[in-house]
Amino acid sequence: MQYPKPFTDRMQRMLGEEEFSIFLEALQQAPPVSVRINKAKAAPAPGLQPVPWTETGFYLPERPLFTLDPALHAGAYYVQEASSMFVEQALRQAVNLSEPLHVLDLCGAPGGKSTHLASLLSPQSLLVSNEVIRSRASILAENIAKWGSGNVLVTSNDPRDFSRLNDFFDVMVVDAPCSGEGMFRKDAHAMEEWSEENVNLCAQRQQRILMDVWDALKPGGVLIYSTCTWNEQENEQNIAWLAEQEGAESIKLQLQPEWGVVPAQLEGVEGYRFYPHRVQGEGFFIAVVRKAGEEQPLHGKSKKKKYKLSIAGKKEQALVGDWLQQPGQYTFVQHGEKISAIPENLFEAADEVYQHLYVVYAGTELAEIYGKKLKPLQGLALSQYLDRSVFTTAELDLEQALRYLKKEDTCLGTSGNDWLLLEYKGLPLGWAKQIGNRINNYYPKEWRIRMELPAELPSGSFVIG
Ligand SMILES: C[S@@+](CC[C@H](N)C(=O)[O-])C[C@H]1O[C@@H](n2cnc3c(N)ncnc32)[C@H](O)[C@@H]1O
Repeated sequence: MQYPKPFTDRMQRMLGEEEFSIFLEALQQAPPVSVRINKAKAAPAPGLQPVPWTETGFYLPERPLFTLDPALHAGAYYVQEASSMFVEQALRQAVNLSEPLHVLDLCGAPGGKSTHLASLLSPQSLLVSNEVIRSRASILAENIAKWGSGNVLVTSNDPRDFSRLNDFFDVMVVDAPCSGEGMFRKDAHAMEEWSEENVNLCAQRQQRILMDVWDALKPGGVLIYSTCTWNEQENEQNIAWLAEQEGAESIKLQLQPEWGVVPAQLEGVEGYRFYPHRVQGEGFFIAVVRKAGEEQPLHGKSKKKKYKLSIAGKKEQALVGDWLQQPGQYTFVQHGEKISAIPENLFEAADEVYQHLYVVYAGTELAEIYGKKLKPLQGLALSQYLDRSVFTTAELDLEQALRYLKKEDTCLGTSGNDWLLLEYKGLPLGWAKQIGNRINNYYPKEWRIRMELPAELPSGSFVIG
């Protein structure tokens, strides 16, 4: 593999002659495959090797055809590169996760960090998961819905729009768009795109992004910055610049020597690098800073009278009222024909977000009103808090599950006139409507599996137990 010379020259300088050759060798190896389990839905298959810095990450011995595992579509796990799971250490070490927090994941799509954050935060916390590119925000919303946490708002805004939410967030994750050197072995395109000029442009864009969102972080709040590149400009130089501009204080993380994570210091700022010859993962950089000033308690109830969110009508509320476990903990809101559940204690904060940002997905989407009836929505099927006892369920075998996920109409040998919650290994996949002995498939069209099924299907899930 021919790497750009300025890149190899710099890596040689950063690593030294001997380590550089081991690094180059590691770049030729196949990347490890790892997943993060959604413990609210499933347990890992026995015997999987854990990713050492997270409680829910595991390596797989080989890369399966993930598309053919219905458990993935059910949100039972997320396929994620292992180094980036280190965000868990940053959060656990720098933030009190048992408190109710307002958290922003600014560069959220496709949702690796956001689904991870959703698993780590308490249900009393609000996660705003943002993605500026609209088409990517839809993919983010899909992955958030599949994860099923219910305390997430997906927004699609430019970083500068967040200045409207002054001092709102306790924690921000900025997983910035970068030159992607750490992805060279996974993605040949990253290398083709690479140039010194692009590194400079990325570094400037990252500074702009950091400045744009900084005012939305509360005094005393924590910002976690990460990239998947190794150069200093996009990493510690940017964080040193932020510390100098804003008086942010660098937070040092405790590392286990066996992790193989390499600390990086610059002008009193601490960062952490991940190299493929030292960790089982791709290239990554992470740093954590705290904004100067006293931590403020969460905003109490505001005196605001005019809400942007509309409460669903009594009739509609009565219909959806028993679909989630502990329905008393939610406020049911209506947006057009759609009814969603927002955790009651997050209503004020969610409304604040609605006042200022473009919200793509909120809480748990429960139902759509059509005429005098309600159609259950995909968000409900995939919710971690769905009360399954309220619905008629049908267990599918692997082929039936995959055909359902391809959005084919099927016949299950059942009859009736009811909504059916279709499951695979007890994991809800989505809705179908039974009309006599016919089944209409209500799986979202945009989410469907597009590949042709092979003649021989794999034997079950290789990831979950
Ligand atoms: C490294 S990726 C994020 C990966 C994501 N955090 C995850 O873990 O799945 C960076 C994201 O930033 C978005 N992005 C691109 N330009 C941006 C900008 N100017 N401001 C904010 N985000 C941007 C990209 O669309 C991309 O989704």
